[in-house]
Amino acid sequence: MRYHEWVPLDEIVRKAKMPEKDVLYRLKRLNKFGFVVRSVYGYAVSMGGYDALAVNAFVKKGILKAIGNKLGVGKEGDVYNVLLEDGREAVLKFHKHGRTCFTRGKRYRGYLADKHHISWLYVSRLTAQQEFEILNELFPVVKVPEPIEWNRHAIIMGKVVGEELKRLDLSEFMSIEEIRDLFWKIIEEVKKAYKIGYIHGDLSEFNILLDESRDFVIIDWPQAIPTYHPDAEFYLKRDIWNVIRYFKKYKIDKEDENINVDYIHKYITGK
Ligand SMILES: Nc1ncnc2c1ncn2[C@@H]1O[C@H](COP(=O)(O)OP(=O)(O)OP(=O)(O)O)[C@@H](O)[C@H]1O
Ligand SMILES: [Mg+2]
Ligand SMILES: [Mg+2]
Repeated sequence: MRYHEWVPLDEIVRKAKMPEKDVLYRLKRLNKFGFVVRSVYGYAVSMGGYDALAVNAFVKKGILKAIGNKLGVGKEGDVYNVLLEDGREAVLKFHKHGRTCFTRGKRYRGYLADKHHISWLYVSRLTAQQEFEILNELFPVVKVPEPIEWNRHAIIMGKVVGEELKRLDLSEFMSIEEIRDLFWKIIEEVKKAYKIGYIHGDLSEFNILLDESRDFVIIDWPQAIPTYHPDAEFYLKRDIWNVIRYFKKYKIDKEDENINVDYIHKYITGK
């Protein structure tokens, strides 16, 4: 299935080793639940079907117990609160890259649609794997969610109880000195990640969660760039600038001339 979009019925019958009428009955039901889609070329797994396969794998492995409410819909994925078999709360993130291409693909048919579908399944799986592996390398040295499990386009990771910086007005509960201290603590984490070999690549007030004790976690790592990338300097400077830009509104740079992109870039890379 991984390399096809539309799988012809006879191929499904052959693989399933079942009479055609039983296969058709099952496909009809899967189609009714929205797990497979049909066209003149055959059948294909839908996004919901792929979600169900990943959830099923987590359950079979004895990891996932229950799925709760949706935490957020990002540009590229859906995130749910979940309960694990061991009693812990966690989050389940489905990677959905190329979601727009897929819907477009459904309108066109044939070859183009095929290409889009393959790229959606493939890219989403690849980015989930990537995020999982990066978290594994960073955790627990850097403040990132604990990676727990990966399957297909989904990962289960530790739940962060906190709010995106974007949604907070820090000045309501922190002094300028405390806010400046938080800024430098974030930079320390960026430096630790750099030392391990990664630049976040999408760092901003949307991807930093602050909890009630004013500790924070940096989330959303699938696009992280290895430090040996030819454009590493560009990405790192952009990340630094995004953090500075958010903190500038609290005027923390007024009494700290080191809060500028070039100084911090040098501080992080030693170059
Ligand atoms: N480990 C976590 N614990 C708690 N909440 C989380 C966690 N991971 C993600 N979230 C919530 O879900 C939202 C989306 O997650 P994330 O940023 O990883 O996904 P994304 O789809 O890549 O988003 P974006 O469109 O910002 O790139 C986050 O902004 C956050 O509110
Ligand atoms: Mg995000
Ligand atoms: Mg993201």
